[in-house]
Amino acid sequence: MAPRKLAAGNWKMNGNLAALDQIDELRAACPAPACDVLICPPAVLLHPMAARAGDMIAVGGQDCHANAAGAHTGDIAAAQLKDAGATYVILGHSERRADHGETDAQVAAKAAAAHAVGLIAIICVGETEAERDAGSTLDVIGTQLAGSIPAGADAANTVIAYEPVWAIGTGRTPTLDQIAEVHDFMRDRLTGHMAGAGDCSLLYGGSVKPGNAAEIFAIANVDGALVGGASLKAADFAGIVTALDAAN
Ligand SMILES: O=C[C@H](O)COP(=O)(O)O
Repeated sequence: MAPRKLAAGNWKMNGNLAALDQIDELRAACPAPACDVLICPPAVLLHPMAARAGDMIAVGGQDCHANAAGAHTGDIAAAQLKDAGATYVILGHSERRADHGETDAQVAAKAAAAHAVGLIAIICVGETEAERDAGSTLDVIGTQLAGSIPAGADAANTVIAYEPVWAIGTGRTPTLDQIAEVHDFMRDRLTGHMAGAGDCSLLYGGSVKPGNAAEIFAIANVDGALVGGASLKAADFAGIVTALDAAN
């Protein structure tokens, strides 16, 4: 087994029922992608999107609760995501870490809950600009990986996304060497944290566009992307899917 190539779109808190037309456009633009294609819409759109997406496009949640069920107003259980048609869930996105104070331990507990119902957890890590400027990027990533990956994680049930916080939605990206350094480090660090670490998909996220996707996908140990803004337009996301299909 080799790492699966994955183009993952995160719609964040964007979109409505009318926006599901983008799914039809994406299917038309990429009728037979070789890579896996995933869209993670707001939770209210999961079920209708799954019904529209067919077999070519997987759908996923953007968060789940660590508990299986119960009195947690406003939260969503992993089993409910699965029931709505999800096969993946994004966990520990920096926006959730910042907006909701999520810790590495909470991310690990959520990932364990996702695994328990058969969802693939996309666990996000990434440094702030201040941390990069301080030269502590790899320390931060190492700490987040060690704390956010639960026991039982393996290459089949877990994807890791490296998203520098300062590159998200800013149009700024790290240099190709900086991305390579972090991805090589993550591949190395995963050994010991999960079974089959060499086969775990490692995504880069942060201002990925059709224009820079090919050079990012050419980097060793970059197995795909977690895409925010460019996933909202089918034509842009299709360009990224096409670039991933063309990558070695
Ligand atoms: O989850 C996606 C990332 O936060 C990247 O967002 P962006 O592509 O808009 O920079």
